[in-house]
Amino acid sequence: MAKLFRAVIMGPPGSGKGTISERIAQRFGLTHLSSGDFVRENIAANTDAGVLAKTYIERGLLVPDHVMTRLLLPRLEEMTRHSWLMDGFPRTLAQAKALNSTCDLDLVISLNIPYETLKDRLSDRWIHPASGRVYNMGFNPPRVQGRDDISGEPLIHHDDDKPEALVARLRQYKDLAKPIINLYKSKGILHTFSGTDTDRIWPYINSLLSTKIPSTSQTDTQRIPMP
Ligand SMILES: Nc1nc2c(ncn2[C@@H]2O[C@H](COP(=O)(O)OP(=O)(O)O)[C@@H](O)[C@H]2O)c(=O)[nH]1
Ligand SMILES: Nc1ncnc2c1ncn2[C@@H]1O[C@H](COP(=O)(O)OP(=O)(O)O)[C@@H](O)[C@H]1O
Repeated sequence: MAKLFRAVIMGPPGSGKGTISERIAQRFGLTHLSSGDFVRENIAANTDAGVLAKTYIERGLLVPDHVMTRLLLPRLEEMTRHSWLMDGFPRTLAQAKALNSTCDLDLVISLNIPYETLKDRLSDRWIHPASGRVYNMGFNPPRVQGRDDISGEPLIHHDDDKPEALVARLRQYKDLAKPIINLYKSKGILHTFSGTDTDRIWPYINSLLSTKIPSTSQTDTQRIPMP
């Protein structure tokens, strides 16, 4: 069996992690894992961890490290047959250290996007909660306004995507990400991409990954919202 490829994508809210992860999943056949989707699914399924996580998310807080690691790490350990790309985890140094002791990452992508760009994008971000599909009224609008392309269900706008919440979220991201980025830099696996347009950053990510993993046909792709 080919060696598994394990990668993490980091970046502030609105930096395009979800959008780029989907492209990577399609092009290279990696399984796209999203910590946010996973938490939301646990909330919807009323699991113990989901009930606990909800009390934090409702207050606009991160879910505590021990809850996140207990939720995610066993799931990653089960991924013995698929290469994966993790979006949204680790968010703290403690999570990064826990991940480190579970697996060896091959690559970390860090997105560096100007504040004004983030603010504009998020004020226009619409989400289909059940699938995690994201839309942007300018960049990738849904076919029917306000409706998910596949299910036709209504799209929602997160309160914490509003500009007044964004400044605090960004500050928190910067503080928490710094030591994680330094850790991955020291391991020699960090690759940073800067810019205002996903379409301009994408070719660089694509060519980097092409040197690391063989591309695959679209039929191999999957997005696994973790159970
Ligand atoms: N205008 C514009 N919107 C983008 C671009 N890349 C992503 N988006 C949109 O910006 C929002 C944030 O992207 P997303 O992938 O959800 O970011 P994440 O929070 O890092 O996962 C979404 O509505 C995307 O559709 C871009 O290059 N230009
Ligand atoms: N790695 C993580 N550590 C702590 N909390 C997390 C993590 N991933 C997701 N969460 C929680 O789930 C929520 C939703 O995550 P996500 O979809 O990544 O959205 P966002 O970062 O845009 O809020 C976060 O706001 C946070 O409360």
